[in-house]
Amino acid sequence: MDMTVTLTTRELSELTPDERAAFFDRDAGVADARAGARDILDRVRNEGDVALRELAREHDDVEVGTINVTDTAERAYDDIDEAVRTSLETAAANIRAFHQEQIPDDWRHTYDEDHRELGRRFRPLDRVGVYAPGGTAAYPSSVLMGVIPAIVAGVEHVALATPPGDPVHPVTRAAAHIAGADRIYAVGGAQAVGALTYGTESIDAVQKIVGPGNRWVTAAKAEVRGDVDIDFLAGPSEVLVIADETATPQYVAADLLAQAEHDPNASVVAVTDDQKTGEAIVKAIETQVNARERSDVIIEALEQAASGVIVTRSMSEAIVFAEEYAAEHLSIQAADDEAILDRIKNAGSVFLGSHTPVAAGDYASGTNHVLPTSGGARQHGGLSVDTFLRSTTVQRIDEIGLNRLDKTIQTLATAEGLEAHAESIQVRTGPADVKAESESTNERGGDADTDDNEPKDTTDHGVTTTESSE
Ligand SMILES: NC(=O)c1ccc[n+]([C@@H]2O[C@H](COP(=O)([O-])OP(=O)(O)OC[C@H]3O[C@@H](n4cnc5c(N)ncnc54)[C@H](O)[C@@H]3O)[C@@H](O)[C@H]2O)c1
Ligand SMILES: N[C@H](CO)Cc1c[nH]c[nH+]1
Ligand SMILES: [Zn+2]
Repeated sequence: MDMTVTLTTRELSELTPDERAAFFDRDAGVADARAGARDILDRVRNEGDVALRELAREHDDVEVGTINVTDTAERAYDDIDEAVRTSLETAAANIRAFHQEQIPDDWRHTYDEDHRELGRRFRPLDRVGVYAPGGTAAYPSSVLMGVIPAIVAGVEHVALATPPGDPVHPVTRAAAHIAGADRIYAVGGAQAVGALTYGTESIDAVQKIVGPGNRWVTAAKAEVRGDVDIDFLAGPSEVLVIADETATPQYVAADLLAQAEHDPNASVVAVTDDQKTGEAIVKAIETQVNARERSDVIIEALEQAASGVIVTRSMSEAIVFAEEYAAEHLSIQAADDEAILDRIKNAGSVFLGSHTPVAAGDYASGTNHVLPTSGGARQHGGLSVDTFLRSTTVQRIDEIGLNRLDKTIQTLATAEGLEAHAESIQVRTGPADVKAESESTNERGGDADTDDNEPKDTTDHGVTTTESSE
């Protein structure tokens, strides 16, 4: 039976403050899932595998046998449909190529005529956990998006957790084999986040958990933040399309319905400066929605307070709305797309033009689809190679370089009342009456001359121009 969707365009200028807040402060039901997620995390922490099996029974309706299903991945790869295998491999190659360009080089630069050398080096984390969803749909694409950047970064142990299914979906296991995960655990939801954080008999704890999920997975990631590192909150999907009168309403509608089918808590918005385009988008949604297999989920998502077709008085107003919304996916289907992009800072991933559907990035163009939701794009980008690296600074200073910084360091250490810091310099540079001098400098409010039998700080207190070695 066809379901109806009650949708009309809404004028931005006529939204009440509460209606505006529903768009900008959206949380997709995550706050309400926090207490339930906390209970699940406690059970996993206290009871390990026993809790994982009980929770699979309660929330996935599955009797889990072996939790670690790693040794079934290669067989799944061999057995899946050939076209699916080829498509996974094409997508994996594109994702790998895009992420390989993100590997940063270690660097050293010299300063102070080569007397001070500073640098930065990048090393991968040792053990990470990737969550790939698998509740109401299978997500082998999320396996590729989470595992491949970790492998490209050089992470040695990459564990994958995904709902048990009955068994774990074979395409998901095949994707794990292609991407290079070295462990696959049949555990989903908040319990997967708990197991990767605290460890159980079957699951080793990791240093960092990444990946998307529904509101329980997202709530659990928010809860464990103090105990393990996470990427960011990548909850129920979102898209915001900026459309002008040149947009094709059927394309805009199709992009909204695609993201809406992920989750009843998904948020999908079109914002346009053209009333007629807005009305045509609403009509296209109504026409398309009942033809979609997951129309029930789509309709619930369309009815979220953070979803809708919004008409603005100008393109500037539409851009300001999009900035404040900070969507996971921002699609710009307008004549001046690059000019609009220039005015956007807050978006997880941007799709320019009518022939760049969000689904291209979801699967196969090569960019990452694990992206911040609920306004997280105001602070974060999406998953990348950087997510799996730690950076360390390195320095070497020679005797002349230290003498040049001597006065600056000792003066600042003295100003902070940290005498041992000053002494750790002076023990190397020899007594220079720096304290007495700096005190008299402070009193006079000017620079004191230094006793220059060694090259002291003659160069603006050690702040000199860079001589890059690159
Ligand atoms: N932001 C992103 O980057 C991104 C990317 C891909 C997918 N997603 C999102 O991932 C989600 C996938 O959702 P899904 O549900 O299909 O899979 P999922 O794996 O995220 O969630 C399934 C798990 O939820 C748990 N669960 C279900 N009902 C529960 C309840 N009442 N209480 C406690 N736990 C419960 C179960 O343990 C189950 O294993 C969607 O919201 C989709 O939009 C987001
Ligand atoms: N749109 C999702 C990110 O919000 C990613 C995805 C996976 N499969 C299909 N789509
Ligand atoms: Zn999608």
